[in-house]
Amino acid sequence: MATYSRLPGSVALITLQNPPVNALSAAVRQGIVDTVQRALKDPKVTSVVICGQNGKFCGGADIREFAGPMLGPPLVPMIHAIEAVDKPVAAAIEGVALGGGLELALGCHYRIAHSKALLGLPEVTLGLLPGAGGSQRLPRLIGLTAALDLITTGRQHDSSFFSSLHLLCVCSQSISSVCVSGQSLDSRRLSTLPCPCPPDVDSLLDKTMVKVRQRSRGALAPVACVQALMAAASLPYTQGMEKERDLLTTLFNSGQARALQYAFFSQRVVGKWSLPSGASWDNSAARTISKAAVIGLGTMGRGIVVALALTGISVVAVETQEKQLAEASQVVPAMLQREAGRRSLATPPGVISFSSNLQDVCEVELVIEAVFEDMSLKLQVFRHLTSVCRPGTLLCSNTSGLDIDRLAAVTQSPGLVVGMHFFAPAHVMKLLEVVYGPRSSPEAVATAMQLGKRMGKVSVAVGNCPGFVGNRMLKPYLEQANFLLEEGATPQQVDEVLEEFGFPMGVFRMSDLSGLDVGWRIRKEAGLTGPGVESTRTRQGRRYSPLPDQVCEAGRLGQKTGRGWYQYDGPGGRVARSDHWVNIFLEAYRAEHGLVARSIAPEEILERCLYALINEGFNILQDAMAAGPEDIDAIYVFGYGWPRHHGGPMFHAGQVGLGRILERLQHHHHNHPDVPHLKPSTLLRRLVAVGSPPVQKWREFINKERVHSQL
Ligand SMILES: CCCCCCC[C@H](O)CC(=O)SCCNC(=O)CCNC(=O)[C@H](O)C(C)(C)COP(=O)([O-])OP(=O)([O-])OC[C@H]1O[C@@H](n2cnc3c(N)ncnc32)[C@H](O)[C@@H]1OP(=O)([O-])[O-]
Repeated sequence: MATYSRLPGSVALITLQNPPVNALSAAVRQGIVDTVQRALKDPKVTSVVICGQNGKFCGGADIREFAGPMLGPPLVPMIHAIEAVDKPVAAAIEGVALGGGLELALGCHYRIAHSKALLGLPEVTLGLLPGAGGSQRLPRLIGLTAALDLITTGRQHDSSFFSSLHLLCVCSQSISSVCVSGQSLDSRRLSTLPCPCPPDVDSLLDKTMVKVRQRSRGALAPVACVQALMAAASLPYTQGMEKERDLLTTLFNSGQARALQYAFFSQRVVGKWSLPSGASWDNSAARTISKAAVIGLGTMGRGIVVALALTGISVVAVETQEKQLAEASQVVPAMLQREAGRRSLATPPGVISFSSNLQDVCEVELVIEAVFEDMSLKLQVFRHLTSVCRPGTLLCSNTSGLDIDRLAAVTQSPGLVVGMHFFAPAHVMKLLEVVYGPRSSPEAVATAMQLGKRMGKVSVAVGNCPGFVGNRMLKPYLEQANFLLEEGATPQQVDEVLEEFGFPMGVFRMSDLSGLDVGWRIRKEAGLTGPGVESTRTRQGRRYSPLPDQVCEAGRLGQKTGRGWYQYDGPGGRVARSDHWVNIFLEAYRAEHGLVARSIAPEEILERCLYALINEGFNILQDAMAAGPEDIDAIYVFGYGWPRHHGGPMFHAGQVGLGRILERLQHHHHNHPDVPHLKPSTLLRRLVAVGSPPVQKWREFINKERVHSQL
């Protein structure tokens, strides 16, 4: 709703009320229409101010209403009517003015904002475009070039940025009242202004279109945003609005908008974690950490030090190898400065001290171990830590898949051990898997989740199983990609199909970037390869592809050696080119194993890679290693490059249709009975049996099935 009051004098104050962000629900829109009418009818009122309750102007259209029928007054005519009135209307912006909220402010004749307010048009991140006149009014006010950048990225900025674009005036005190004088409003109606364009407008639009297509392959909304801005640049306002409406309708009806809105809500759902034990924010107190230590200053350790220091935590950075320590003490401060600059922080808030002595961690409240991915080494570090740290220190491991409980078992307080699995580069990547073992205390989980939040991460609580959630699902995906090579595909073919789907990099390009030796080491540790292991295509009772091991044995470890599944311009090269060696190698391999290459359709490549991964997601839900499908989807969107406009693997399964996924898995499993990952999970079968409920209902279904021991 919206409330109406008369300030002393002649100003009417309209306050939007819809906690927590005063989104423009049907009731709020109705409230605005009614209160504006009242202000117009009151002869004592000479000007109107619109503000939001609780220090927040407006978070935009109410996203929760998008799924239902359109009720209440529509936004576009409402904003148009405000712009048309003959009493001056000002938007007084505190907190946020996002999406429809900023569009409402653009319909007002004046805008004044608190210096800390955050503004932007993030619709593109929800699969939409600013559809309440924003794509037409904003460029008329700040020019086409700046509007293109803001609208196609959805980037949010503070009010000083917008004041430099003459979008608003900034004030540093709380906005309680604003006075607007009785000047002519003609020039204040943005819809009547021309759109300032640079001389090379066509080339600007073409370049932006190429850029947005490259940045998010297959995404519809960024392309529609550019098209709407083309209309703003070339058409009168009314025709531009028609174009905006048509484009918005197309986007609204697309599966992509539904996927992106689901991704918005799932990010919020995972923040409200709960464990099978019943532990959650509600009953678990997090400790506030001010001093932490990081053990091991390789790539991951360095990034974690920077991520902690950026939150203002004092960090002891420990590395026992002198050469590595010397290098890190040069590189880490530079990384910190760079990242602080990128985040517009004048000085990095945290203090870092470097040490080669594990004893120096004795005063900290939390330690993150980030040494080499080797269980015996990690056990050694944890034994040492438990003897030197103060009692009560939280001990965390950055392992990407090893058993947290084994690490906990060698400490004096197993309840204080959790996994904090960061993703490289750790100071940039948004995802953090917080791994709870059977003995991890709710307090330890809450503290790790809280720390992740402070670092700006999307933190997801996951159970302790090999590979946790992300890497456990990655295994069948990688496995299928290798089997496809055995059967006749090339690395480029597989990568192209996955990139066409929307992944920034296909599986082989990605493996080359990460380093092929990472998986090789894990497979050696698991006894799957190495000296004495016979080079067959069956290992430990299931189908196995020795292809990636053989590529490593040939000294091809990916980008770092200049060769892997592709060739590069030299060690550290970034541009992947197909390599004749790989084709010869694959032919020889197939001949050795009596395999006849066949032509494989893109649909089969996509299905086998994605459905094997999705099937493992169902197994994870069944095993209660993730609380719900939203957790898995957030992990894949924020940590594994899953295209956000496909929502996440579990959401995608729902969109494809669970029946179809089941049928295709059955088909592929029939053709490959020695590949257990293709055997449809019980949960998937159960969901299909009850009529394939929407993804939002799975959590409830799983909990019920568990109570009745059906899973
Ligand atoms: C035919 C129709 C024509 C339409 C015309 C198009 C109009 C327009 O162009 C489209 C839009 O405006 S699209 C919209 C464009 N706007 C955006 O994209 C802004 C999206 N919002 C944000 O970016 C962030 O929430 C804020 C920065 C506002 C606050 O961040 P923070 O302080 O970290 O807090 P937090 O944890 O993030 O959220 C707190 C709670 O608020 C909830 N909620 C939030 N916004 C909501 C909304 N608009 N709605 C509903 N709910 C919204 C959120 O779910 C959460 O609920 P929970 O139940 O407690 O979990």
